[in-house]
Amino acid sequence: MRAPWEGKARVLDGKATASQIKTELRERVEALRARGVVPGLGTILVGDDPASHTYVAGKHRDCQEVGIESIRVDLPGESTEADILAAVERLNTDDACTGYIVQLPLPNGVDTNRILEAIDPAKDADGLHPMNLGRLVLRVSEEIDSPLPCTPRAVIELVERAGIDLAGKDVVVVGRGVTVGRSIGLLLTRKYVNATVTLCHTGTRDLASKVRSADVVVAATGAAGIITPDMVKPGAVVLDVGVSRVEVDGKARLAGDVADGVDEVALALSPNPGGVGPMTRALLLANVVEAAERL
Ligand SMILES: Nc1nc2c(c(=O)[nH]1)N[C@@H](CN(C=O)c1ccc(C(=O)N[C@@H](CCC(=O)O)C(=O)O)cc1)CN2
Repeated sequence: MRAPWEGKARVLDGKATASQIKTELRERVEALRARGVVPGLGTILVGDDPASHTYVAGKHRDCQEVGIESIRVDLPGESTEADILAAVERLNTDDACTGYIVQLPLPNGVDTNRILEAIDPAKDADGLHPMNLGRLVLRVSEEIDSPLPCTPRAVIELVERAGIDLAGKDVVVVGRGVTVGRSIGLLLTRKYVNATVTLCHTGTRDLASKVRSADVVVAATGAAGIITPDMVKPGAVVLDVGVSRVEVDGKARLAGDVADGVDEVALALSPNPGGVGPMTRALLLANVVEAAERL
């Protein structure tokens, strides 16, 4: 008899799910506008990294799609920490901006934590201000009425909206970056999700056996193809979050952390691109709408 996961993994379609979330948000934005609240997303982009420019342009397009106003602040690559802090202060005090992000990474030499700490926590659309991360640490079972980090939220929404229950599951997270790895465990272990989490990183001994023990794998390292089919338990759910640029036949292309062939072993797999990325963008909009609803 065939096991239920034999054959190709089910695709966790981030584009389709994000589009559904945006439809829901459009209605909430209309309701906000009807009571005189106009949500506005601000972005601060420093320098001319082409990928960052693409991501920021995408955020403004998304805003237009759901009826959120957008405010764009672009600073030259030579900007000092003081210049960036001044832009942060401008958005902190701009009433038209109800939430905003500072696009990462910032240029070398700029203290990213200092910039993130200067953001008004109530306007922190990325959920990366220490006060908002701290609330996530402190509130295990209560409602959290402050912004949550977008990519961890995106992973959970993508899995749950596919009807996959995370309660009681063993989740192995690979990668300890601030935007995903370090915070996703806090969300997954909250009482309403109730998963058990192991956080692995470059210092982890025998990564393969840790990953092989997982019901759910969240791969967020940025090392192309690090998760190979032999490392995945048959029937596991795999979220491919990390992105890197690789060269294939002399052409640059995006690659995820998950190697070819994992779709032959996993029960469900998020593609990359087309999985967690579009969901992250949709959950950023959700953070903006929720912040405006709290006004
Ligand atoms: N302030 C922040 N900076 C950065 C974040 C973040 O969440 N907040 N995350 C990344 C970049 N990022 C959003 O800013 C982001 C990257 C990629 C995608 C996405 O949808 N990717 C597509 C593929 C895109 C392509 O083809 O080029 C996909 O996965 O399908 C969304 C958001 C670092 N900085």
